[in-house]
Amino acid sequence: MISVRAPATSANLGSGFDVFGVALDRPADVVRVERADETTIDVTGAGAQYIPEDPGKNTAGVVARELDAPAHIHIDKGVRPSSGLGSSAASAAAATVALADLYDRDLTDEALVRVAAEGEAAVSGDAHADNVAPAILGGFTIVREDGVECVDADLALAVCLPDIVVSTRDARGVVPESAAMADLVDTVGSAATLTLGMCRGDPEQVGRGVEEHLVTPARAALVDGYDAACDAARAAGATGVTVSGSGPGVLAVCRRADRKQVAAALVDGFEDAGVDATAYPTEVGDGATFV
Ligand SMILES: Nc1ncnc2c1ncn2[C@@H]1O[C@H](COP(=O)(O)OP(=O)(O)O)[C@@H](O)[C@H]1O
Ligand SMILES: N[C@@H](CCOP(=O)(O)O)C(=O)O
Repeated sequence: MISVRAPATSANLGSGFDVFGVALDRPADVVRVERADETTIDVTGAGAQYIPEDPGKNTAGVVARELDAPAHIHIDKGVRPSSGLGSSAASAAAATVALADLYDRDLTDEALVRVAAEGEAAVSGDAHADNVAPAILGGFTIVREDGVECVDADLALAVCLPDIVVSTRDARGVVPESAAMADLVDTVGSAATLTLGMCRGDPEQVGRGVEEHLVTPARAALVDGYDAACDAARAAGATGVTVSGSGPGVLAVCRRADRKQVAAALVDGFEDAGVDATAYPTEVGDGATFV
């Protein structure tokens, strides 16, 4: 029997839609696999009642099919589904690493990421790899058609989960189909600044680099209280705030000393707008690990 823990992740980071992602220090899914003649799945933990146990509809089951690695798969969910924290990706990533090991498949990091992304495609409609890459590799990741880059970044964060449900599939439907050149120039500038900041461990640069005016405003419109939460977080010291993944989660970049007050301010901002929320301080963390 093999057990693997894979963390929650925050994708996009504003300026890197479908490209950037970070592994979060917590929470995480734990996936346990045992060889079987055919794949079966059971799920416990956060939001388990909303997660299909049909292997064709569960990201971990799709991964088992892609790897031709039938197994009994137990998923203990730490990452709440439809939160914008890569819940479906955490299971896909952990299942990929666990099943590759169980069946002695010698896959490169990049191949592991591609397999896990097929699991994501089954639920979001697109094989976007910006959650599964950091869930497997850890740190800050950059995903492109031709490969995956990973930086072992040191960065403090605060994450807030408003009591709203937004599915990734629905949130992909509001992304604009085209963009003006001025907006593209602005986004490239932010993405470059963010990447430098990740390499330097500089929260000011990363905070400036999450600013983006193409995808984020469309996503933010699905999250009641988003503007109030951002204003409160910035007033408490956040260097940048954006939608986490497809939302409704919100990610704030901050200096280490400010993490707790920024998390509290995000909750206060949502509550002032009449939306219940929870938040916690965290940081960029590791990828999938055997447990
Ligand atoms: N193993 C899994 N873990 C979480 N969600 C899953 C899993 N397999 C399938 N799903 C489905 O994926 C959807 C959640 O994924 P998504 O909307 O991308 O949320 P998140 O942003 O948390 O990843 C839900 O409809 C859920 O039922
Ligand atoms: N790039 C994707 C990321 C979705 O992240 P999730 O955590 O909401 O699943 C997108 O923005 O659609």
